[in-house]
Amino acid sequence: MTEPFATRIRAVVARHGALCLGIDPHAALLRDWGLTDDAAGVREFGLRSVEAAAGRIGIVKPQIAFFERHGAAGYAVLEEVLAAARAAGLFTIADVKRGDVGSTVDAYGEAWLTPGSPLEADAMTAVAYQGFGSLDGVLARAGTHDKGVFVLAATSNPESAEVQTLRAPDGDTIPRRIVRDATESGGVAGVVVGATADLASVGVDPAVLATVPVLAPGFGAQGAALAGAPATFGVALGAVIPTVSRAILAAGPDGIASAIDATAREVASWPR
Ligand SMILES: O=c1ccn([C@@H]2O[C@H](COP(=O)(O)O)[C@@H](O)[C@H]2O)c(=O)[nH]1
Repeated sequence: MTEPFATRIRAVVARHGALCLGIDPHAALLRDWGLTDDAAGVREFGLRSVEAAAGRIGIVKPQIAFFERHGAAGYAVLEEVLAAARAAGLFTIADVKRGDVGSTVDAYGEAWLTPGSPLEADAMTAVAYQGFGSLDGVLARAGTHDKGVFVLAATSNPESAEVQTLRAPDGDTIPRRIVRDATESGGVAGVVVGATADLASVGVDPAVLATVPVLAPGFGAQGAALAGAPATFGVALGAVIPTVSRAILAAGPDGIASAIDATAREVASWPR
């Protein structure tokens, strides 16, 4: 690797488009794909998803929970899926949402962001509930290896407003502070901002958001429309990496390639 994370991901987006395929082997999807709800089914699902993504888009995001459901066998499959994605030239984001005291988060970083680790990915998701500083070690590791960390800022779930719209005495919100801290990470941190979020009510300034990579879930199954992204993100749209799982995966093994193409076309039509 030769370039810092923010530069790398911008280059991937420039070359392959911004769409990220979420690889989420839900039990219901496995059934719809005619696969068994076990590690073998998840393996087939994951590898077919990688195969469909390769050459069509540049980024995939395996959701670790759906591999973890199957214990050690699920993790072995995840290693295989990550390796296959890397071999296919795809940029991989491990959606693990890790957070803890700094010394423990460092170990998460070792697992997900160290070159040669069995679970190596290009970026991981992390949670700053224990303070942005608790992520210092993982951010340093990411920087050393030109990898990245997407920190949850304004999440896509409806319950998020309970916490994410609270205001500190100075008027700041947690999402606003996390976005600011990410901008000060030297190009190593991106943020997660749901496409269902209202940037004004979570206190996020689109002009500041525009300066970091923004992973945006919430399209399709969670209700946000791709066509609504320009209004939601405003001047930050150029930094947005929309990640779509169920709305594409529901097309099944025979329809996934055309569903990726159709979704990627819609994203490419955004005025970025
Ligand atoms: O705020 C967040 C953070 C992460 N996610 C993850 O993204 C995908 C979304 O899946 P869809 O099927 O496209 O709804 C899933 O893996 C979530 O865990 C999120 O949705 N919201």
